[in-house]
Amino acid sequence: MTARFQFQLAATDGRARTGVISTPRGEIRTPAFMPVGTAATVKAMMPESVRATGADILLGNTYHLMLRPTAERIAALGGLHRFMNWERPILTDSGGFQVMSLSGLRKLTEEGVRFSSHVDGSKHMLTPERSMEIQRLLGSDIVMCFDECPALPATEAEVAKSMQLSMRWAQRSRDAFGDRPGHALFGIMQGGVTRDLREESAAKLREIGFDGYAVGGLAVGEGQEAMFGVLDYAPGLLPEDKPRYLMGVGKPDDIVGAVERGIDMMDCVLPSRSGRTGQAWTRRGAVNLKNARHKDDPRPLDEACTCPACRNYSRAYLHHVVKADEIIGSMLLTWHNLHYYQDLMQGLRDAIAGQRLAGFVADFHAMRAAGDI
Ligand SMILES: CO[C@@H]1O[C@H](CNc2nc3cc4c(=O)[nH]c(N)nc4cc3[nH]2)[C@H]2OC(C)(C)O[C@@H]12
Ligand SMILES: [Zn+2]
Repeated sequence: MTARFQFQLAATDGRARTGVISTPRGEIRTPAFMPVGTAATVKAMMPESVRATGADILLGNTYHLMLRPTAERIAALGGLHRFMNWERPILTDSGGFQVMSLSGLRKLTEEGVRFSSHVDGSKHMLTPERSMEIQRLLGSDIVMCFDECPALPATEAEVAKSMQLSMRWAQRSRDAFGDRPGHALFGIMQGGVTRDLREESAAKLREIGFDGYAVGGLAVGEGQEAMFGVLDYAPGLLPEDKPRYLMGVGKPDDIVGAVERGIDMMDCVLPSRSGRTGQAWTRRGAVNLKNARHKDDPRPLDEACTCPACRNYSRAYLHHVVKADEIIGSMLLTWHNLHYYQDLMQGLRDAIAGQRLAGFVADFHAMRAAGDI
């Protein structure tokens, strides 16, 4: 077990890469998908079940945990890993994005963001320094810089101003993080969909120097075409020997396209959130278990899937428990969706290692076009 954080590239295929991130709490196989465990739980899943789906790392959120139960309480109880019974790596987002997307009344200044809690309306302040302190109290293995993700629509001038603030906050995050062997600090590239702003942001982050680099400011409603347009050049602006993390992505076809373009890590609420609404993601496309067509269907959701939902239950049963809003419906569909996402990542890793990514991607799209799901 290494006491350090290091990224070892194993193979490439075109711009895609596969490798391993070694951390004191275990290894992360890349390309990696991180299930989202916002409030110290991956909703509807026991931690051992999350591990059984194939996840090496999960995501936590500074914003939610600082409000409830507070970072100080989690630290006093032994840190986030002990608190939620997940001893493998955890990456925590830094809070700024969630403030902008979730909190009420907020005031943005050079210092940071003042906001009121969406939980109880209490007043809070997040700064780069406070975000670093919270993520240290949580004990997360991969810490994200405190940044600002501009809401769309935004003019290029607004995106530039926001990106430059985020770069000043990146320096403050780096300074406040200090020297923490075995823990990593990731910078976050901003710049919207404007190439020269993305280039300015990447240059600044490389000058400061980080253990990994995220592409932020995407998956905020710009659409897949615009997102891929940025990913056609943005990952290449980042150091080749460090992990590249695309935040908040995404649907299965977003993930495949991002890996083809050189992304190593992703996270998204989609598989877990949609599992709770009766939506299953399969290799043949999306299946809505609320649809009456499943009422008498004795077949499994996907006969090729080895997850508990597909091994032990029929579509008719899944339809029944989803329609009846039974808790097991969320459990089984969340498990299946996370299992499918991890199967997709394993397929991508194997294809890159075998120099056959183009064929894998062609089969991926052909399966979804075939219909009959
Ligand atoms: C499909 O899920 C919806 O889309 C959002 C995911 N998209 C996303 N883009 C992100 C960008 C950043 C960023 O620039 N910086 C930091 N620090 N974190 C970020 C986190 C991000 N997540 C989810 O967020 C909501 C809840 C709005 O809907 C979900
Ligand atoms: Zn399954």
